[in-house]
Amino acid sequence: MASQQAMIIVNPSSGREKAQQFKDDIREILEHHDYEVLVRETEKANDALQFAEEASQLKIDLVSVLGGDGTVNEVINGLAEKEHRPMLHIIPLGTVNNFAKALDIPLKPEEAIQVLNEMNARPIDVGKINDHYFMNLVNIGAIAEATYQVSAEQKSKLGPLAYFIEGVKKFSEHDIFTAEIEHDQEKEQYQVILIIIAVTDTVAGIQHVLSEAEVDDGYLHVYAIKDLTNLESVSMLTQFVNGSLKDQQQVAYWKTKEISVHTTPSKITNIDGDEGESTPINLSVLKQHINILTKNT
Ligand SMILES: Nc1ncnc2c1ncn2[C@@H]1O[C@H](COP(=O)(O)OP(=O)(O)OP(=O)(O)O)[C@@H](O)[C@H]1O
Repeated sequence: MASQQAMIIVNPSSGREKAQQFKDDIREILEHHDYEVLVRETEKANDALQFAEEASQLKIDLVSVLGGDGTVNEVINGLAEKEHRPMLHIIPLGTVNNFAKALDIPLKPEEAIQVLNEMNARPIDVGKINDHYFMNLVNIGAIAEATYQVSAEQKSKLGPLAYFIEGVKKFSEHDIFTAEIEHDQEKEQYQVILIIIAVTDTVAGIQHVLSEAEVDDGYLHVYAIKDLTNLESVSMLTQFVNGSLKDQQQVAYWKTKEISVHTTPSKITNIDGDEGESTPINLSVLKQHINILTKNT
């Protein structure tokens, strides 16, 4: 009898026909390592969340997730509040794959599958926003709104660049809002165009943008970006890519364990790349809460 149990959660729409082949390859490796393997295929939103809950209930040891950031986010939400949280193995099949980039998980699925042979687990922080969880970042304002304007066609043609282009357009609209930010017994008010609250250092698929954010440091990294002239926007985007966003004059930065954000007008947040709830929001972080398999370095 197999000594350990694994579940493969596959989103067939992320990897199209290849997802099936990758699923079979993973199954073979897991069985070779003496795992009993269950397979679950998603059909719609929230299926991955429910399969993750089932995996926790069945005390599964390892969950292999084949999908994009949306599928991984659902799995994290299914596990975050559970006492038994299986180890996660991620096969990035989305277009942006922010999370895989942040953790140096190989982007080629064939290589990501091989991570299973190394069994190198890393505990990572999980962010909490109101009653939901995130593994990358929450943003409010310019970038969030840009992501809703990127069509599926733009995304498949341009990948992460599609968000970048829409983001630049949005920045130049100067859509300022008032944000009341409360953290560590301080309350401040700012006029901003964008707020980013991050657990990892990767934004829109670009690694090391938030260079101070370590995925296991137990902190939320918060950036409030004030209004920018068009010229400042260009310079800001350069700093963004260079990883020195927090040092910019127009940026207020905090490293904190809890924060609340109230905006006027109320804004819809973007959570791990998808439309989330509206402000006001309360955020906190669960330190080193989930184990993820990564490459041996
Ligand atoms: N069988 C399916 N057919 C179509 N859509 C599905 C299916 N199963 C799940 N989904 C949808 O796919 C979404 C997640 O897609 P995915 O994991 O590719 O994330 P993503 O955020 O779109 O990734 P990326 O932005 O990196 O491409 C789920 O939220 C769900 O709504």
